[in-house]
Amino acid sequence: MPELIALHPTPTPTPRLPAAAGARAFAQRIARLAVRSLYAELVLYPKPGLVSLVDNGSHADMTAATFMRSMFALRRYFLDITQAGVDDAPFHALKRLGIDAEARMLRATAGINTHRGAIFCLGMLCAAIGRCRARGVPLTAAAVQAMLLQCWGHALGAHSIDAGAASNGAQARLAYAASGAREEGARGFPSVFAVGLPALRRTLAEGRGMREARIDALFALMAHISDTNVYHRGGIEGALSVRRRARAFVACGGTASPDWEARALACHRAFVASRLSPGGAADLLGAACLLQAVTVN
Ligand SMILES: CC(C)(COP(=O)(O)OP(=O)(O)OC[C@H]1O[C@@H](n2cnc3c(N)ncnc32)[C@H](O[C@H]2O[C@H](COP(=O)(O)OP(=O)(O)OP(=O)(O)O)[C@@H](O)[C@H]2O)[C@@H]1O)[C@@H](O)C(=O)NCCC(=O)NCCS
Ligand SMILES: Nc1ncnc2[nH]cnc12
Repeated sequence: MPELIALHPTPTPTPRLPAAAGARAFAQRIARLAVRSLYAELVLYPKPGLVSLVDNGSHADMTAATFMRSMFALRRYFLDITQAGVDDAPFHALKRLGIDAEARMLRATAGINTHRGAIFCLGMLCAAIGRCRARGVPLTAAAVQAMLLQCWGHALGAHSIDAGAASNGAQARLAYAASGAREEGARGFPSVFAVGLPALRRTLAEGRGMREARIDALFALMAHISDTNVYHRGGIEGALSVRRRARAFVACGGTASPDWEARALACHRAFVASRLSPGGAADLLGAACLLQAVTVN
């Protein structure tokens, strides 16, 4: 997969596509950008408790290779769900694609959940981006979010109160009143649009690089979201500790601080010692990277 070679790819924004590019070529391009965004998240380091090319963070059962296999298995899904958005598919059709993608991910990883949150979040964003394209709406972040809520907001609301399987997320919601991925979706992924993406753009606007921008976005997300993966592994104490440490990193200026790398590394070591893993924030970072690559503002 040659487009996955660059460590910190900065894909061309879609508005620069030739006007004659058809919907299929558009969907293929969005699918490539979705996989690249997941790759950008994977290779980012240091990410507290998370798997990267450097180490496996707090995880005993997954490595970077597990994530790579998962990404390869999801290429077709991102193409299909973008196309489904172009075709104005109803939510039940998107849900079918999501369920099939989860099954492919689990086959590719021998049963390990690498990207369930990403399948949901980036998948819905791909559909909304496809819908914008079909309606000739310029690809701004605000337009993508508005399209998502306009087309599938009602169904996403119903999905958020659907009990679903006895997942780790469902248990965290019951035990700690944690909100998690379903509520994020029902509200149009506000953490991606109002926290992750603005943090990415702010750091870039301040003249720092893509790596720094992604680190700042990840910490901003960790400081803000209700990550059911963190609740599942660390309970209320773990969730408070993740939020406290992330807020401290942000309050010190994030990557504007000269010693940010040492701070991020100390946080990584502390999370590994407590087995904490902010997997939900990692997925939302992937989503913010996709929007950064696709949207004009
Ligand atoms: C709506 C679904 C995402 C299902 O959600 P639910 O909460 O019911 O179920 P979970 O299986 O827990 O999946 C939620 C995943 O979402 C990520 N996440 C957590 N918090 C948030 C948040 N605040 N915002 C967004 N995303 C969030 C998180 O993904 C990461 O965690 C993974 C590891 O989790 P886990 O399996 O618990 O693994 P371990 O810690 O290793 O636990 P053990 O193995 O030790 O027990 C990590 O890889 C990240 O991906 C949660 O996993 C959605 O799945 C759904 O509805 N599916 C059906 C298909 C569908 O309808 N799709 C809609 C159209 S696309
Ligand atoms: N890099 C990562 N490590 C652990 N869990 C994750 N979920 C999504 N990305 C992840």
